[in-house]
Amino acid sequence: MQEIIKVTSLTKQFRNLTAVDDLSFTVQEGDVYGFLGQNGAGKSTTIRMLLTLIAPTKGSMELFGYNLQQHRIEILRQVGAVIEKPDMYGYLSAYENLKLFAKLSGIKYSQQTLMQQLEMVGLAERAHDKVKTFSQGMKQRLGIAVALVHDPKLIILDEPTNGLDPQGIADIRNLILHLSRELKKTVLVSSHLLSEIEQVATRLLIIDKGKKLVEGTSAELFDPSQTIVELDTLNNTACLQLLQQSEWNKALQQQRNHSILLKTSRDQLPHLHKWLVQQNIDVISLQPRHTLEDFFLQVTSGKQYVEAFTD
Ligand SMILES: Nc1ncnc2c1ncn2[C@@H]1O[C@H](COP(=O)(O)OP(=O)(O)OP(=O)(O)O)[C@@H](O)[C@H]1O
Repeated sequence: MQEIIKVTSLTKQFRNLTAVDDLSFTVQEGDVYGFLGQNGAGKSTTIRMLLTLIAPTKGSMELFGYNLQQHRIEILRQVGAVIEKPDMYGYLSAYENLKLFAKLSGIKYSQQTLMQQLEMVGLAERAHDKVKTFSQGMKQRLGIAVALVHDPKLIILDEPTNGLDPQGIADIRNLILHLSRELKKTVLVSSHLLSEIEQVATRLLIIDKGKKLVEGTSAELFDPSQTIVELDTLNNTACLQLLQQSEWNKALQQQRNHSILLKTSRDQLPHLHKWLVQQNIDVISLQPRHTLEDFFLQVTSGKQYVEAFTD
């Protein structure tokens, strides 16, 4: 299986704000990779770096096995993206918009292929209507058709369900499934709502304040037998190092100095506690934090934000 995206220690600093902070993740071929985080978490900034719209402060990005900065043009030919609200010409029809973008990207196209693209996004019947008469969901789907016009291997969608009604959200979800299952595309899709992408995502990455919180398949992350445990000690840096060198390394989720998150089953907690004592670690607290789903909702709602996770 090819690694389609490999991001290593990616960091973006805007003046004194670190929007993306030492972020590393890998997207495999065929993944529908759900990129989750509340508003302002750093999703768009990461996506903009992946599309070379802004330069990283630090870190590296490889797409299809090639360094993005060194092979920018060849790589971006294989990428289709919809970021923010897709820019369309309202006074042109869906078909005319698609044709214009096909011309601009210099690919060969025919009326039939363009109509097929519109059919795929459910707009064939409205192909000759002006885009200004379209709903937000229809514009979003047309944006996806435009992003697909050069037949890219990787599709990046930044918050494609933002502002859509439930039907619009379901349409985008079905379209993502079609892209993945039928067309075998790799998809990276961002959202601030777990419910909107957990059903389609093969893997999920949750970020907060630019940092990775957790990553895994839905089944792994939302396994009800697993609990997120928050550990605070007198010296978290030293504790983290010991954990990394121990059998607990695989349970480690978040690596920050001010608190440590582990994912484990409840019945392992006494063992963890014993182990910490054996290592002479001064534990301040060791607290189970419900399921990851609760945790994610807390983090993404921003309302009941868990204090210990803030800087
Ligand atoms: N050009 C910029 N200059 C300064 N700060 C920026 C810039 N772009 C983004 N930011 C800041 O970086 C942080 C991350 O923003 P980003 O847009 O990446 O978040 P997001 O997860 O995509 O959220 P949203 O869904 O609201 O767009 C925010 O605090 C934002 O204000």
